[in-house]
Amino acid sequence: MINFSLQKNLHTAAGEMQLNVSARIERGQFVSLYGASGAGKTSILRMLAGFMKPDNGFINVNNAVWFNASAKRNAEPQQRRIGFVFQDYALFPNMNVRENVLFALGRNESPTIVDELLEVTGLTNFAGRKIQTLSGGQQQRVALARAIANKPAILLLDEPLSAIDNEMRVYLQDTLKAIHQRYNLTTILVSHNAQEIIKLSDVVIHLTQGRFQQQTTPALFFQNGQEAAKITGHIVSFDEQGNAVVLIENRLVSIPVAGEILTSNDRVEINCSNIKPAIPKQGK
Ligand SMILES: Nc1ncnc2c1ncn2[C@@H]1O[C@H](COP(=O)(O)OP(=O)(O)OP(=O)(O)O)[C@@H](O)[C@H]1O
Repeated sequence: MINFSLQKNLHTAAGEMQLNVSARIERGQFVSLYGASGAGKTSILRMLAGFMKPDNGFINVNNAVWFNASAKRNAEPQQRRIGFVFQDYALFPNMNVRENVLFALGRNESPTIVDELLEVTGLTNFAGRKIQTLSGGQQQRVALARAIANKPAILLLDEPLSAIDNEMRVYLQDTLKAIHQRYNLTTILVSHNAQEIIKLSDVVIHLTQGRFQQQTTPALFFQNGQEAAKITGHIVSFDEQGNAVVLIENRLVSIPVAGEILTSNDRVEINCSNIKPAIPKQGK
């Protein structure tokens, strides 16, 4: 179990911001940190990892004290059992895939785990390939395999999939989930993506301005008190009935206009509670 209380004065563009958060995370949980840009999500991960020193507070992980301000205890990052994946994780470009994962292995670990990790992340056929020859999605799979090679007590993921195209993103979400379950990891993911959070996490923590507002299940968080889903588009023209013809992605959709004065080229938001959407299955 992870139990932490962290206080840190952050210097933001808008001035000082006092980050003050506490949480208990059960072993095996998948937790997502959700919040606006600048709310302090990355800072929390960096404090857990030992890359940023809190002003006050404590971090206890499975009976070990990683940080305690009053006891002046501050374990080095390498003493903390963490795996970290960033949006742009720095892999060693001159090493191949297998060597990159092998490099992260603890001294007493058997290299057979590397083959297992390459298999779980779908990289077996890429084992001998140099990093530069891989796509962004494949590189993130290497980063993931590397982050868990050392059997971390916590896997910290800072928007690892945000730079990846949609199809690969869905595939990587499945890989992440499989890895989390297979290695019984405790995972903390920073994400702005509701679909990703709902798919992956047991718990979502909402952070605004350095404070935890809510810790709940994704289903409750994204339903309760949330507005109806909205999609955006641009008005292209108006049809004979006076409906706005709106370009939504690559489709033209005719939508009744309710009173407001709108003209062509206006960017509009379509509130989905006002239309009756059909939801034919598109596949997985
Ligand atoms: N070492 C530091 N000391 C003081 N303030 C810092 C430090 N590092 C970052 N900050 C500030 O803390 C604020 C919060 O940044 P942080 O990266 O944690 O937010 P975030 O929620 O992860 O945002 P984003 O979603 O844009 O990545 C920023 O304004 C940043 O400038």
